[in-house]
Amino acid sequence: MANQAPEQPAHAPAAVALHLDAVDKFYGDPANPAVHAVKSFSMEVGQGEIVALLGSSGCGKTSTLRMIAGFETVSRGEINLAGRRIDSLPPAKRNVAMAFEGYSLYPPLTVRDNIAFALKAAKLEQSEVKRKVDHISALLEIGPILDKYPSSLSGGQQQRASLARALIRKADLYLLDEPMSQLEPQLRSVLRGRIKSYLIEQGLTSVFVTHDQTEANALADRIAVMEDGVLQQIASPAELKDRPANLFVATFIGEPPMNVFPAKLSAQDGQVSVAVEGAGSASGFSVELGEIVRPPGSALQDGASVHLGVRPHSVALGKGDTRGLLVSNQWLGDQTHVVIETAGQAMVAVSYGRVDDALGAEVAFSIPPRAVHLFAEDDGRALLHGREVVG
Ligand SMILES: Nc1ncnc2c1ncn2[C@@H]1O[C@H](COP(=O)(O)OP(=O)(O)OP(=O)(O)O)[C@@H](O)[C@H]1O
Repeated sequence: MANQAPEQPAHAPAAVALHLDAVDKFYGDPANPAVHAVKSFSMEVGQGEIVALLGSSGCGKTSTLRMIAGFETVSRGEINLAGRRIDSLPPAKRNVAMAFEGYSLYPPLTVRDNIAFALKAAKLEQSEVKRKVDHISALLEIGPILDKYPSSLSGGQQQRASLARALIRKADLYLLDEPMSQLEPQLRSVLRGRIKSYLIEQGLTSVFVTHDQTEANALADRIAVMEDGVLQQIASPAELKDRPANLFVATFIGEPPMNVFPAKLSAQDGQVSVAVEGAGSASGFSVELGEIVRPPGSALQDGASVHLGVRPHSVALGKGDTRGLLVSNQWLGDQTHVVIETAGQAMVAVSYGRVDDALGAEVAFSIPPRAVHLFAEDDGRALLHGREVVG
């Protein structure tokens, strides 16, 4: 699996607002650090862009956000915001608005006064403060709790009040750490849409941390996928799905996850095919990719060992002459997830109708060539997406 950030797709934001340049975070004794939490992380965020940091627990998302905020020192590298180097400035001097867990509301102030605090400090007219507070509290559905004190609020209400306090003020950057983690799913999905519209209308540059792919897809223009402290890929949700940079991103993004098989490439007379070997009594299968123009030096050589990836939604059920054994069949109310045993491995397929076959039945399936992803056997880097050769 690739353990270093692949080259990022050429994305040239109109104006760069935030720039992280080869940022590292070590925890523990600087001479002999126990944890290397963030590894040479580089990223540019455009003015008005919304970026999600997504990854599994412990991958370094929060450390990255906290270094941008100034709550953690930067061990190595540089952070620039709005044309200023900020990595050695105290948090209050960075002009960054934050909604962080643990960055709590001021207990002696009502929710209204908490939200209005920065506006009053900036000496805005009282009528303007009221108009803005009313607007943001309607958006986040906290109108009824404006006169309460933080100690009497539920976790979800506190979270929305913190979010309101961050979003209402003027800042060069908005940093949101799991901003909706405490909310009920229905409210979360309503607020997601409203927050996105607000960020776009106001042209606010923001970076938020989430575990939740749906949240990242719904809110972000681009998603930065992290694993083990390393930025694996930063790209739009569609790009991550269609052109994952490596096997980690391919299997991390998408639900259910991409199916992956060990396979061998065959390239004869310009015609390329990929074969998955059978195992035991289970026969294998192959996919004809047709003519693929391979640049000189491409890893897509005759006989090369690769990983073949196919998304469950792309497996064509009931079609073709490849067969497998149906071992699970679940109707989820709007789609069916089936598991087919083929080439000695379980493969998940999704169908938008019901699948009538009983468990144990032999079912036909095919993998359309345009749905094939190939990854290098050694480091998992992407080699081919559909007919598109990578690199
Ligand atoms: N103050 C600290 N001291 C020592 N190690 C730390 C500290 N904070 C974080 N770490 C370690 O750094 C790594 C990255 O942690 P971080 O909190 O940034 O990850 P994360 O992706 O945000 O995880 P989560 O989603 O669980 O919050 C982990 O191994 C964590 O244990």
